[in-house]
Amino acid sequence: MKKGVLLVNLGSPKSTDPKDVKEYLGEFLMDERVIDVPLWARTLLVKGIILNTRPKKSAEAYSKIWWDEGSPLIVLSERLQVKVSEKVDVPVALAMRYGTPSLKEGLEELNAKGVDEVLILPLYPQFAMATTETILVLAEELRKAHFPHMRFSDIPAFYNKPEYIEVLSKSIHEKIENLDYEMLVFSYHGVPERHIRKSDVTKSHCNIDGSCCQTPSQAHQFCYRHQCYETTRQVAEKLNLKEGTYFTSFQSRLGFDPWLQPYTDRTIERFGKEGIKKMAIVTPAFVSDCLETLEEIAMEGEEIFHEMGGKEFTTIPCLNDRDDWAHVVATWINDWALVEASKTIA
Ligand SMILES: C=CC1=C(C)c2cc3[nH]c(cc4nc(cc5[nH]c(cc1n2)c(C)c5CCC(=O)O)C(CCC(=O)O)=C4C)c(C)c3C=C
Ligand SMILES: [Fe+2]
Ligand SMILES: [Fe+2]
Repeated sequence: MKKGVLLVNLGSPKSTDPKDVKEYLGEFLMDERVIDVPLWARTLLVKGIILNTRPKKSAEAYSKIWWDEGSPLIVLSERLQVKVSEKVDVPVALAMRYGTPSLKEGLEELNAKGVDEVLILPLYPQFAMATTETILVLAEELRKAHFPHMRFSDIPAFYNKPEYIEVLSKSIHEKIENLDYEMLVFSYHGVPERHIRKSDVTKSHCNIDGSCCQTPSQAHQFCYRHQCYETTRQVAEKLNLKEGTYFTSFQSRLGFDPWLQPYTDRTIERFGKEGIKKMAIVTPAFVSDCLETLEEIAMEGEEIFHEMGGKEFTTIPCLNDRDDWAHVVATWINDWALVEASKTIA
């Protein structure tokens, strides 16, 4: 069998034209693992309400962060793919869950190179139904329909892998000289609380009550909230951060259901009001900088902080195509290729 790798990220609109943003949001939000309500309700909500109002607002936000080469998320993912490819001996393709290059195109690219054993690597440190799970489910559907000869395996959420924690910690340390700040906020993308309960394999552990995520459980293999807090805890340990100088919050909520709290915008506001002057913010749910980090945090977040009297607001870049991060991803791929090769020999 010939091995190959598919890196998968979320995706972006083709351009900042509201029509392209509408097409992208339509595909994204009609995913039953993103807006997880019955089809009729999702159709009503997405096509009847959200797509009539949001694309214009989102297109304006995208225009503020768009690069000459295109969407930052896609350009940065491509740069990572190039660097990783240089460090491994197997073909590495890149795909997006929504928009292009699609998952099907990514698999076709590998197929054309004779690959029939694929490692799927979702570029999300923490597991979520709306990210990792939807990628793996769609990949399996595509395999059955178009690539039945292929065999898939995947790299699970790497929120607590020492080498990931090491690089993330280093990226923070490099950006904040001498770790000189008053409050470091770890801001993760939010999900509706309902998603956490749905992913609970024990069906009884996740009460989202403040203590469940600290109580060992099988549920944590798929608990986004636990995994976010664990990433924060491990980075804080690595950097020797003092209790009370760092905080975890959740950003980018949509709609009226309860999402994971505390919310990042209110957190920034609160710390500003409480007299924090030097704040830093890191966004570990994103491997590549994107709308949610470059606009929502670096622009909107900073504005909120200054309005509340804050002075210095430092946004820590995502891992993007850092050499040490590309090295870590390449190591995971090489380790996988080695194990699979030894299985073949055995
Ligand atoms: C409505 C539900 C949404 C869920 C659940 C959700 C989960 C989720 N998303 C990311 C990562 C990204 N989301 C991005 C943009 C974005 N997300 C939603 C909605 C949900 N996300 C919307 C409507 C949008 C579009 C922008 C907007 O209109 O505000 C992005 C940025 C993409 C880009 O092109 O830059 C990322 C990345 C994670 C990790 C996650 C669950 C853990
Ligand atoms: Fe999102
Ligand atoms: Fe939990």
